Amino acid sequence: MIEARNLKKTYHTKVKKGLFKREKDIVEAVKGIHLKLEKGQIIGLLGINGAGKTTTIKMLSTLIKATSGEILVDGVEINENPLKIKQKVNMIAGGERMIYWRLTGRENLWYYGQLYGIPDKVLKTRIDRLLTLVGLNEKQNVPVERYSKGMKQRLQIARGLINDPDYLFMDEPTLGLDAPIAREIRTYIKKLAIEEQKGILLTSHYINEVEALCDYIYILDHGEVILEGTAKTLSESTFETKITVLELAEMNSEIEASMQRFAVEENAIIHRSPDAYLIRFESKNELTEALVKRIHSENLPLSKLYVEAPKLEDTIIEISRRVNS
Ligand SMILES: Nc1ncnc2c1ncn2[C@@H]1O[C@H](COP(=O)(O)OP(=O)(O)OP(=O)(O)O)[C@@H](O)[C@H]1O
Repeated sequence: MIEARNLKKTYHTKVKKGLFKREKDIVEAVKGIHLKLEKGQIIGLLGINGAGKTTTIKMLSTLIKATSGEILVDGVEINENPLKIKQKVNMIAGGERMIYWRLTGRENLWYYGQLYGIPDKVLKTRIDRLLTLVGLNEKQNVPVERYSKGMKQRLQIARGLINDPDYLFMDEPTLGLDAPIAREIRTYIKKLAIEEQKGILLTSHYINEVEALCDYIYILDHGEVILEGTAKTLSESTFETKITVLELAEMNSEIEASMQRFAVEENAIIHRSPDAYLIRFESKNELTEALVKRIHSENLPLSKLYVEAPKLEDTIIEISRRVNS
């Protein structure tokens, strides 16, 4: 397990003031984050304002040092044995950085493998396996400049796995990719967690991606975790009302009037949908039980009845609205 405790990062920079003057600037990018990542789990970092996601990922993957706080990798503090930790983690950035265009896919992987000092024989077998895993076997000897965007990103994934890390940090892994390619990359990410038992932490601007992939989500704002949980618990803690959806096989003015009365009795608001057979009731509590009783007593033609979970996107929009107001 990776555990970050009270992690902080302050950048000290100089900013130009006028033509010759430079002033010191201090940015508290991360202000005391706690998080946990287990093997086989995918967790997401979602940011609101100047959130500090990339800075957090860079600290966790040993690219930069934290100003204070602790990072424990399988119980070992990251600064105690940095070389050993580097074998256990790796980072994949979105976009097209960190791969050499003139080299072939195999040559890129060979180069990075050598940087890790992996013995030739082990490296050869590992590269074969990784090229198969990311579906690049047939294109392994083609220069990367002839790869499509999706192929380059799959090569990035293979590169991130070259040291056979237990934990993988992915910063915007589908940035700039078309929807079908992004979906393909998401499939690989899921596969890495489920089949390879990698612990994966990812950041993404695409909320739907985080919702589809992540078992647990941390929401960052100005360098702090302001909320955490699963997509479901985050929405439950954000919205005070529940939406119960009723779909009937037919609708007429009598049924409509009955549903209006029901809403008044239950203190619910009715949201009509363009689909005339579907009614959404917004209320403090779920109304499924009360609706089942009403449907039975009035012998209404029920088609579907369920509680609608808000999309993570709605939850984030609501959280951002509150944070910024
Ligand atoms: N090397 C640096 N020097 C100074 N300030 C930095 C540096 N890197 C990041 N920052 C600042 O730290 C804050 C957090 O940046 P960071 O890149 O970690 O956020 P982020 O959540 O990844 O943002 P984004 O979603 O825009 O990529 C920002 O205010 C940023 O300007």
